[in-house]
Amino acid sequence: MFPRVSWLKSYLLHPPKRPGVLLMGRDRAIHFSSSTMIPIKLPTTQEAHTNGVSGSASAPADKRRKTSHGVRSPDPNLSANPLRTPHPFHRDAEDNGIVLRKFYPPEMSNARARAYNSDELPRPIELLNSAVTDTAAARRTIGVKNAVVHWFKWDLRTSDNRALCLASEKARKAGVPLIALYVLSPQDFDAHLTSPARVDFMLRTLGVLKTDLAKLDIPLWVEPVDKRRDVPGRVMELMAKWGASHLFANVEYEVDELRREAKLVRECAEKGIAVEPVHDTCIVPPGQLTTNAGKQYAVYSPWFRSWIRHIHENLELLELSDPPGPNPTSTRALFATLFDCDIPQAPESKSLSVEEAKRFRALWPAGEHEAMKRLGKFCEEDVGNYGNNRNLPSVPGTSNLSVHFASGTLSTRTAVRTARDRNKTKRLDGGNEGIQKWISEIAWRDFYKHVLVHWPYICMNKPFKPEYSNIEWSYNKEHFDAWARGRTGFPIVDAAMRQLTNMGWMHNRCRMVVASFLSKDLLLDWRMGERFFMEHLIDGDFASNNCGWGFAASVGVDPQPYFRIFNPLLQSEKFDPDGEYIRKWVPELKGIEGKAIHDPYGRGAGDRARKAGYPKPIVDHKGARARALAAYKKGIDSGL
Ligand SMILES: Cc1cc2nc3c(=O)[nH]c(=O)nc-3n(C[C@H](O)[C@H](O)[C@H](O)COP(=O)(O)OP(=O)(O)OC[C@H]3O[C@@H](n4cnc5c(N)ncnc54)[C@H](O)[C@@H]3O)c2cc1C
Repeated sequence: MFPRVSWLKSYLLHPPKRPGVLLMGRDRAIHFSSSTMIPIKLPTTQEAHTNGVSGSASAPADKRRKTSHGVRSPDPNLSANPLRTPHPFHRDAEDNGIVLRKFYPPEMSNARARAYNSDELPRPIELLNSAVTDTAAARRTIGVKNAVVHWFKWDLRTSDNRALCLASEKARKAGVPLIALYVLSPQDFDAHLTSPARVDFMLRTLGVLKTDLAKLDIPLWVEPVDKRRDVPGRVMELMAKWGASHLFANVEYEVDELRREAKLVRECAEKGIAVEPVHDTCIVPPGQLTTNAGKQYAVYSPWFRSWIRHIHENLELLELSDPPGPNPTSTRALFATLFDCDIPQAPESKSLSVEEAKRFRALWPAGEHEAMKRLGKFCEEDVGNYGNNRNLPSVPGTSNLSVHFASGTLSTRTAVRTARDRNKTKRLDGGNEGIQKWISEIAWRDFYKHVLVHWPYICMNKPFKPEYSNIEWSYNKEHFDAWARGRTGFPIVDAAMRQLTNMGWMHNRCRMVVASFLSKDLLLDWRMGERFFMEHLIDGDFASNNCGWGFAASVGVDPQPYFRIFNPLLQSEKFDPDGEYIRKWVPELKGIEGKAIHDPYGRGAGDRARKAGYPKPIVDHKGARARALAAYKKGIDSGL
């Protein structure tokens, strides 16, 4: 019933291995070596803004930046300290809704991004690791009081949930109740661009979770907190109110979340509350895989070989943790009000229309039981053919499980274990090819989270390769709207975009095609596409989405080289040869037969397409390709 301890070592956070800089609060930093800590002063966010904005946001600079595409020049008035200065083109990102200034500072300079790579700036994971290390002794002395709390985030399941399992064990050993908490912050949804479909899926899942936990006499308390900065304080208040001494939570690897957790660990320790962050969402926790030279991998293939090897050598990584045990029956009397908690409605900015709600509920039934059903069916019927079918958007050949991984209604451990156990070998890289391929796709998810942790500036609107910030993107609104509405005149692109807005999901092949089209054929800032995806995907996951865009736009980790530009027509002919996918999502083209479906205006079906209201192509691929090659080269060579 309760966890075998073998996986614990890997999943509880470890202290940082190397010297670096530890940021304290907003403006103080501590350099730490193995033995010393010397406080130094770093700029406050305000100072950084002032330095950058006073130099760059003056009228002449703005005028210069607003010049037409291709003649923009960096602002010469910027502060001399490159770590404090925003990127010269930071205004483009703000004016086009990429950097949300309500929540975040201006786009940083390339020098600042590189300072993370050279260990001059601390990575957020290091802040959390240090907080855990520094408070370890204090936390050990904290005895269990009236209750133990598990804080649910995007880990909305009871089975194989590392932190929940540990929380349950802690409570059981002490004979006190386990309380489940979910904090709903509308500002967090806004700051993270969480789509309404995803919020709806999460709320429906909370309903399932509440019912399941209630059967174990475990209350699920959902606490709405308007402002995101108030979340840690409110969590501490609730802990105090419930007389709870221990707070367990699975680690989220985005920058804000790591920093928030680090702060919470320290502040709680001072108040006699032990916060226990646990690795859960990756099969191999970030930071555990390094090259022979001790570096993080920046290329998938060697990383994947290392991932496989590491799991084979540490099979406990695939051990599933047990669901929580029941609470003492007295819990219902002790915490009666907590059992009466209603699942709230979605905040207004994230609510769905009645029609949308109906559609998404039918398409994506919520909760972990549905996830297990879908996993079982996929492994039973489809995984064997996955290698052949996975690239064909008209064939339901993929698992459709991303929504469950993103919401945490299914753990990737469970998925990999289930697939492996259907194979004739226990090796992850042997036996059935479909199973091997599927496991290798799930591994991409881990890979991208490892990348996020080590290169945290990708979470701050910078590309993995900072020099790609210098490409002079277009911000052509008509082009962006045509792309978003599925009206580009490129049938495969339009079909895919309409699938996204209809289902909240898009086939992986098509995600690559539309991302390449936006960033290369239209030369639009790839971050506008990244944002649109997050705002519409039901499976929106920061690392997978950002790195997927980075791959297709050639600005990310292990990307498609920038000079390899997808030809949408060839992609269409290769992956939707009979045009079935196009006909499904672009009904105006239903009546167009044969190969003309891929390019009606270029293949003699222009009259029919026009009559049916289908637009002409908004760009010429050949010309657009040449323009993209030139712009990428110029940006990379600019030396900013
Ligand atoms: C531009 C772009 C944006 C993307 N945005 C997201 C996103 O926000 N959330 C998301 O979960 N995936 C994203 N992906 C990855 C991938 O497209 C989806 O995971 C996949 O289409 C989900 O369908 P499925 O569950 O049927 O996948 P399957 O083919 O059944 O694969 C199984 C699982 O493996 C993982 N996986 C597969 N391919 C990838 C990949 N390329 N990168 C990372 N993980 C992968 C997913 O968790 C997926 O559920 C993006 C890819 C691109 C190119």
